[in-house]
Amino acid sequence: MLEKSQKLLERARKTIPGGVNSPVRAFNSVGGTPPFIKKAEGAYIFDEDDNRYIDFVLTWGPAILGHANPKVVQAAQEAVALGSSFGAPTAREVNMAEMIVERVPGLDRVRLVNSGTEACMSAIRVARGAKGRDKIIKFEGCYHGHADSFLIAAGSGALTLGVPNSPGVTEGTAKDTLLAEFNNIDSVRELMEANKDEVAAVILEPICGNTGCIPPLDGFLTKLRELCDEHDVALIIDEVMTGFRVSRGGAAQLYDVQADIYCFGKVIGGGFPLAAYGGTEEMMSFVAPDGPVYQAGTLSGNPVAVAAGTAQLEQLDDSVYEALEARGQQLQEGMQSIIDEHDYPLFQHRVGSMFSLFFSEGPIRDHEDVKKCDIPRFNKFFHAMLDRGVYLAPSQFEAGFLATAHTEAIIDEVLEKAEESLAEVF
Ligand SMILES: Cc1ncc(COP(=O)(O)O)c(C=O)c1O
Ligand SMILES: N[C@H](C=O)CCC(=O)O
Repeated sequence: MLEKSQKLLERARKTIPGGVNSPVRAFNSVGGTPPFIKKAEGAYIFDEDDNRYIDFVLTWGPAILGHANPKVVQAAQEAVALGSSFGAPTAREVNMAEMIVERVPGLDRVRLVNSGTEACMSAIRVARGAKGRDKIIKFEGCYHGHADSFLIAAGSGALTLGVPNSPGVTEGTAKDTLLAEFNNIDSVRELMEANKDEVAAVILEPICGNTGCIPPLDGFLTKLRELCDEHDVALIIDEVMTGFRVSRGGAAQLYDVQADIYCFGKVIGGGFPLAAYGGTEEMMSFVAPDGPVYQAGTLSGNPVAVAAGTAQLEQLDDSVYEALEARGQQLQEGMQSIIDEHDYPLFQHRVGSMFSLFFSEGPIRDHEDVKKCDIPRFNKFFHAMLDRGVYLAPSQFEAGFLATAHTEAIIDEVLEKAEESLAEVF
């Protein structure tokens, strides 16, 4: 029953485009009414009609410990009582910068911003300023937020809604974004050779998460690093989704590759609007006020967001990643048994606590493979799970996330519901 959500949606549509403040929330692809959420706790979210859902969206990744983690809540409450923003430097920001730099390989300095979009937008500006070149290479299906340069063959909601190249992005901007194929190193080499001395940066999601979860093929990231060095191009690893999620030092640590510039978001904010970009001493020396590349923000390094994010990061020790891996394995192996037993044409990818179930026999190596999935059947499965109280990302082109709050018993329950739902849709 979604009576209150339905009424809210009707009201919302009158004053908010599509009734939502980010397109992926609208359920346009899967259809139906999005539950309007009134509270969340641990692995659960609760809607206005008091339905409870086991949540695998986790506010699109940030809630790695589950919702309303007590230490995160306490830190935010204590911080806000001291003032919600100062527009001046704080000790908390210094602590957070030190925590981030200590964890991520090859990261010397970091600048806090408010969203992943801002982080990625700033990262390419720094790379362009540092290299004195205009072009960037991005991968089809990767999403780096909604800055103009990235809305070219973009993933996430842009792909789900069928507008990967958004109107409103000028031709002048679009021509400087070159497109490569994820997991195809030759496609990058060809672009670099055809645009010699013109490419400032390659930006990618090290594990694609915005066209479903797709890991890099063996050696892909290492070869990309080598190619960037060969052509004096900055490698920007967008860890907004993967950072502090797939390992303590993110995907860079997991795959043993170093970026010139990193982008972070989601997990570092503990559910608050906080993100960051950072890189080597050399790259970050270009950032104002040390250098000429301008980037600023009234609320950057907001004390409440930083307090919450710090409280979350402080809890992310090795035991957390071990627990997440154990839950991930349980989910993946359980699903695979169901798939094998019924011979369903389904394919899974998982890296730690990021996962996707593709309605395809696979293999899935890039977003062209995902586009061939049986989307209508995915949509039915999504609703079958929602009806049973399991909240998955409302698109085949999005990854799922696990939190430490997903217990063994919860995963067992989800597997039972998945088996019933699959029987309903096949
Ligand atoms: C990999 C990646 N980069 C950048 C972004 C943009 O972040 P935000 O939505 O905080 O602007 C997202 C998510 O939206 C993302 O998943
Ligand atoms: N896939 C996006 C981020 O990772 C979803 C978040 C959004 O755009 O609202």
